[in-house]
Amino acid sequence: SVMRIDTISIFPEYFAPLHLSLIGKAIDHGLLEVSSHDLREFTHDRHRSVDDTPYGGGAGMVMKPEPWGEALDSILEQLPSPRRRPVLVVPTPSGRPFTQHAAAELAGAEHLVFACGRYEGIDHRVLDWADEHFELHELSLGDYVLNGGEVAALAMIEAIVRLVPGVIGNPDSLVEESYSASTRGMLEYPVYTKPSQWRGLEVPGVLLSGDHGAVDAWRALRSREITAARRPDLLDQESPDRP
Ligand SMILES: COc1cccc(Cn2ccc3ccc(-c4cc(N)[nH]n4)cc32)c1
Repeated sequence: SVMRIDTISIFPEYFAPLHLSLIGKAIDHGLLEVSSHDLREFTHDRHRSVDDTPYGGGAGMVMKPEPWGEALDSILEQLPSPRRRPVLVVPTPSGRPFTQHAAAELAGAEHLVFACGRYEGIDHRVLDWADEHFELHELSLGDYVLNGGEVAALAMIEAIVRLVPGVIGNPDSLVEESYSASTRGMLEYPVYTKPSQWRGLEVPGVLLSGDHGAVDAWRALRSREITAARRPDLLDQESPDRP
């Protein structure tokens, strides 16, 4: 089944890179449809204004609700009926953390819409209205502040789309990853390839031994060491994936 992704932003060109590499191939193979929409196309004044001063005062500007309402209406009108509610992802610093778990959850959606804000955010009534017409997810990429939602949306889209069957060339790499690292499991072990000697540096002997049991043990040990050193918080969680 084809996954459809719509992005809405005042900088739609941010999403041109999605047509490169893996995601580009998925689009070419008809597995994925990506459309980027310019929010200013839903303004009608001479200055095509999308922002105004915040009620209650404070620095910066807030994105006006009207253009967002018209942009989201336009997405809903273009849906084949009868339609399941599309998913609306709104990147925001105040969102629920976007994790591998969230990516897997969203990878099952048929239609994803990303509303990318700028300025100090979007008038909250847009989210209140959207909650009635979409399956709304306010998501944070991490504990740092970006200037807008576009970079967060790009990262989320890549994390989601690579989980869609058929998009990634080698499905095995996903299975391994889902059990050993980068999810709520552990951090990835170090990887090596030819040449076995490079600038006087060797590849760990066990990896050349052909002893798969020893290799698995070495990798599990390295993952645990690295996780303990860099992400002790991941070790505390009891998870069925980790014996
Ligand atoms: C809303 O509160 C804000 C406070 C200060 C600046 C901004 C800028 N900004 C506008 C829209 C927007 C969307 C997402 C993000 C974002 C997400 C993550 N994880 N970091 N930053 C930042 C955004 C917003």
